[in-house]
Amino acid sequence: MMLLALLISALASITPFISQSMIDKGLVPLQIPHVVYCALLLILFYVSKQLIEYLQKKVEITISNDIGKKLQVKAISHGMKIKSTYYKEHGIYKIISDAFFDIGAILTIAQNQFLTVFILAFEIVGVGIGLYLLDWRLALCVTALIPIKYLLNSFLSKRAERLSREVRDQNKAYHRWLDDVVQGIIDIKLWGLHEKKVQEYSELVSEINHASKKQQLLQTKNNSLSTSVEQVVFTGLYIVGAYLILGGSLTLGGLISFLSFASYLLLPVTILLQLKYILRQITPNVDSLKAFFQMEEETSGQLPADGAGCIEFSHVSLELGGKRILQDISFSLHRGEKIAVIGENGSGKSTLINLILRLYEPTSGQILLNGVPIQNYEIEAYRRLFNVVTQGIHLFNGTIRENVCLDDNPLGEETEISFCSDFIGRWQEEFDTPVGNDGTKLSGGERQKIALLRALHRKAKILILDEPTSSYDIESSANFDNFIKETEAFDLVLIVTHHLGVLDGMDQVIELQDGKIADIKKEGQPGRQCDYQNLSDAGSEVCL
Ligand SMILES: Nc1ncnc2c1ncn2[C@@H]1O[C@H](COP(=O)(O)OP(=O)(O)OP(=O)(O)O)[C@@H](O)[C@H]1O
Repeated sequence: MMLLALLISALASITPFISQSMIDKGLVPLQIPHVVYCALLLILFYVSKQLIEYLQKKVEITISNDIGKKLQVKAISHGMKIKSTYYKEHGIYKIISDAFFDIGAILTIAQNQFLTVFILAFEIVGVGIGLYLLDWRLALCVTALIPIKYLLNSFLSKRAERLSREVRDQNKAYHRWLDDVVQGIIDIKLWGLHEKKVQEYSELVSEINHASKKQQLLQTKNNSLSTSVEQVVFTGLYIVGAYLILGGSLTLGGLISFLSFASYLLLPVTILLQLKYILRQITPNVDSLKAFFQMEEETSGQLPADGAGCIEFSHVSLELGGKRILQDISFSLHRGEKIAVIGENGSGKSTLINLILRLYEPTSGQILLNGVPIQNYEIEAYRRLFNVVTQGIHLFNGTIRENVCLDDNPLGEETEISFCSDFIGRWQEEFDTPVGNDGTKLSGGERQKIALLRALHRKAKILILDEPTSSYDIESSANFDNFIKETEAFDLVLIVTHHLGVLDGMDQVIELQDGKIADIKKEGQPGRQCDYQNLSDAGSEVCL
C-alpha cells in the first residue's frame, strides 16, 4: 500500500510532462511512435491509480466495518452494564438505539474521508510538484483557491454542526417514541390508538426528513459554491495561459496538460479542506456517544461468601427524580428467617427489593450483607446469591425449558413442585413448548409459575419474590403458601405480597406506608396491629 502510494506520487509528478510531451513532440509534429510511448506511460499512471484506489477502498471498508462492529459490541456490552437508574427514565432500547444511531452517523460521514487522507497527501504532493515544475505562475493561481475554499468551508461548518444536532435530536425522539409503542402495543390495540400512533409516526418522520433535507441542502450548497469558485479560477487559467503562450513562455501542450492535471490536485485538496466541515458535522454524534459511554456501569468488588447470615438496612433513604420514595428504613433479616413486606400500592415495597438487588443505590444510609456494605461486592457474584421473581416478569421468546434453565443446566428438582409444574404436562411438547414473545402464549398465572420455576432452578440461598402469585388461582395460592411455610432450602426468604394467606408462616412482617416503616411484626412478638382489611386481596381474611 505504502509502495503503491509512493509510486502514484512519483507518477503523478511526471504525468503532466508526459502529457505535454505527447502534445508538443508527438501530436503537433505527428510523431506517432512518441505518441504511443507517451500514451503507454499515461496508461500505466491511470491503471496504477485505479489499482491503488481499489486497494484503498478495500482497506477502508475493512477498517470501517471493524471499527463499526467493535463500537457496536462495546455499546451493547456497556448498555447492558449501565446502572438501571438510567433506563428507568428512557427504556434500554432507546438508549442503545441512540448509541447505534450515533455510531452509524459518525461512520457514514467520516468513512471515505478520514481514511483517504493518507493517500491524498501523497497525491497532492506528487501532482503539486509536477504542476509547479510545468508552470509555476499557473500553479500559483490554482493554489490561491485553497484559502478561498478553506474560508467557505469554515463559514458553512458551524451551520453543519447545528443541523447535525437537529437530525440527531429528531432521531432520538423517534427512538423514544418507538420504544414506547413497542412496549405498549397491546394497549394500542385495546384502546384503538392505531390511527393516533400512525399520525404521531408520520409527524416524527416528517420532522426527521425536514431536518435531514436541510442538512443535505447545506452539503449541496457547500459543493456548489466550491465548484463555482473552481470554475471561475479554471476559466481564468485559459486567459492567463493564452498570455503566457503569446509571450512564448508556455506551449499549447503545457497549458492543456496543466488544465487536465490541475483537477487531480483540486479534488484531494477539496476533500482535505472538507475535514473541518465533516468534523463539525459529527461533533453532536461524538458528544452524545461520549455521554453514553460515560454512563456509570455497575461496580465490581469483593466476592461474597456463599449464603446469607444477615441483611441489614441502616437508615436507608432513596430519592428518584426528586421524589422521596423511601425514608429512614432500618431493619435486619437473619439467617433462617422468612419475611414478608406488605403495604399499600406505591408504598415502596418493590423499590426496597430493587435496592437489595442493587438496581438502585440508596441516597443515604447503608445496606449490609453479612456486615459488609453490598456495593463492596462484585455485582454479578452478588446477584448470583439471589433467586428472584420480579413483579414485571419477562419471558424470553423460546421454550419453557429455555426460560427456566437460564444457566443452561438441565431441569432439576424444581419440576417436582407440582403446583407450578403440573400444568406443563398438559402440553404435548411439555417443557419444549414455545412461550411466544414475552410469554404471550401463556396465561398470567402460568407465566408466574414459570418465573417461580426459574427462580427455584438456580440453587441460590436467598429467595426474593415480588408479588409472585397475584394471578394464581385459589388452589395454587394455597399450595404456594404451604410451600413457602415448609421450605428449608433457603437462608432467607423475602416476599412482597398483597396476598395475606402467606403471612402466617413468616418470622417478620414489615409494613411500609408512604415510603416509611409503619410496623414490624415479629413472630411471638406482635407489633402494632396491622389494618390488613385496607389491603385489597381476596385472601385478606386468612391473616385476620
Ligand atoms: N424510577 C422512578 N422514578 C420516580 N419514581 C419512581 C420510580 N420508580 C418508582 N417510583 C415511585 O416510587 C413509589 C414506590 O413504588 P414501588 O413500585 O416500590 O411501590 P410498591 O409498594 O411496590 O407498589 P405496588 O404495590 O403497587 O406494587 C411509587 O410512588 C412510584 O411512583
